Amino acid sequence: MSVQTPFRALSRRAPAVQCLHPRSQRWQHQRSMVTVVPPVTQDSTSSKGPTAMVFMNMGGPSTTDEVGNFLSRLFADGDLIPLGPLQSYLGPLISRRRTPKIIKQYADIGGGSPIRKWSEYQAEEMCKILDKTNPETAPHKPYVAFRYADPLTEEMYAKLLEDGFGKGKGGRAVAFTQYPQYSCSTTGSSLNELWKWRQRMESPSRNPSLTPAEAEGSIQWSVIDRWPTHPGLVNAFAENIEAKLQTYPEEVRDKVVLLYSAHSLPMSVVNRGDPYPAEVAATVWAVQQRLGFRNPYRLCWQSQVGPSAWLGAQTSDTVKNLVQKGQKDLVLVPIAFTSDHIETLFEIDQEVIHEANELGAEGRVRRAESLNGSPTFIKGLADLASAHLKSGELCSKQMGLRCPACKNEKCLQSKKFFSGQDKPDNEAFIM
Ligand SMILES: C=CC1=C(C)c2cc3[nH]c(cc4nc(cc5[nH]c(cc1n2)c(C)c5CCC(=O)O)C(CCC(=O)O)=C4C)c(C)c3C=C
Ligand code: FES
Ligand SMILES: [Fe+2]
Repeated sequence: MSVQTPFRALSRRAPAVQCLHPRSQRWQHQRSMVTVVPPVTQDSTSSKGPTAMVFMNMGGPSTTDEVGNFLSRLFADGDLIPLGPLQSYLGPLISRRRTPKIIKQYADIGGGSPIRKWSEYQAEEMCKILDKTNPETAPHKPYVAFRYADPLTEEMYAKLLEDGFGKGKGGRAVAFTQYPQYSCSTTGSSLNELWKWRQRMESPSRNPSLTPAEAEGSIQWSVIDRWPTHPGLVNAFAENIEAKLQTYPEEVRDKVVLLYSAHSLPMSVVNRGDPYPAEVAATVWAVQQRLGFRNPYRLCWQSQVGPSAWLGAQTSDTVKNLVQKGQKDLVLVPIAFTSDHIETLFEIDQEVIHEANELGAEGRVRRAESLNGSPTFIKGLADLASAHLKSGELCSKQMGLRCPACKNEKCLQSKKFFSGQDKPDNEAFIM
């Protein structure tokens, strides 16, 4: 069997038909993910490290000065906001118009997004745990790659090469999405970007300055592409919800309505077949199960942008409606993001809850803490990454399927690459 894959350390790859993983750890079962490779046999006497653990996320402006660049990159991303052939003209126009309003929002939450601080902290703490649980791939080195803010994907990639990965030396890197639920507009966009920079920096056809030895020893990538029902995630959410419920008098505690709130998607993306709504619902169900379904709950959607149709019901409408009907005890739970950001600190805390109080909610509409520095969450990240490293899997089985209405050539190419199916004999696997 050919071992000409870009993942040489993981190269004892089974043919595509033999891709189910034999392990029976619970989270792997729940995820029902593919294993494209059998587990790597670890040599107990020597480490296969270092291993780069790359946290991928959208990022946010750390200061108000960065808002303009953040928005211009965001509106230039056709995977997030497809503006067709007019993208390079309309993108800058819309982002420039939007910048003053968004600067004000970041100023109101303390002058910037805390996402970089939290991402760096979570990645570092996770790597410390992995060094203990997975000595065979140690040391684990934390990296952050943001899509629209520093450190950008290209910056992270350059640092990887500078730190001794690739360039003839190979080395293993795990692209670990920090969006628990997969959307082509979020994780898909980050993977497409990572694939683009991998081609530019490590593909001999795109980078003629590479020597054959350097091209041969490129970085071996694998991907953690979704984890909507991982027990570490579910427990961390449940703990924060329980803590918030404790702030209500005992006699009303079980009557508090839990309003899970996720960033919405345009209906055009939903109808394309994007997996995100189903995966968000899976997280909600798993958290509810863990909480014993003691409280009534709903899933609603926030942060719509622009005039097109978005998935509803909107969080702000739902809160207003319930408060007006007399249901004032509500806990909002941001369920699709793992740290605080403008949507929690501004939209929920300063807009939705403020509006509820104006309607007479008397401070009884509250928000569960974001996961941020939760030790349960960070331990969960480490458990997930540990199992991934030991499994030798390249990505989940879901990566083999594109959205039914996807016409994006980048999705096809990057999915082929990350699933190790970019060789002609395996072409049929990506659909
Ligand atoms: C899981 C989370 C997110 C999904 C899905 C998502 C889809 C999505 N977003 C836009 C447009 C914008 N999003 C903006 C900011 C923003 N988006 C998310 C998360 C998801 N977006 C976050 C966490 C943030 C804030 C970052 C931070 O502060 O840390 C913005 C910029 C702000 C604004 O102008 O309102 C836009 C625009 C689309 C179109 C979309 C789905 C296709
Ligand atoms: S848009 Fe979903 S796979 Fe391309
Ligand atoms: Fe967004």
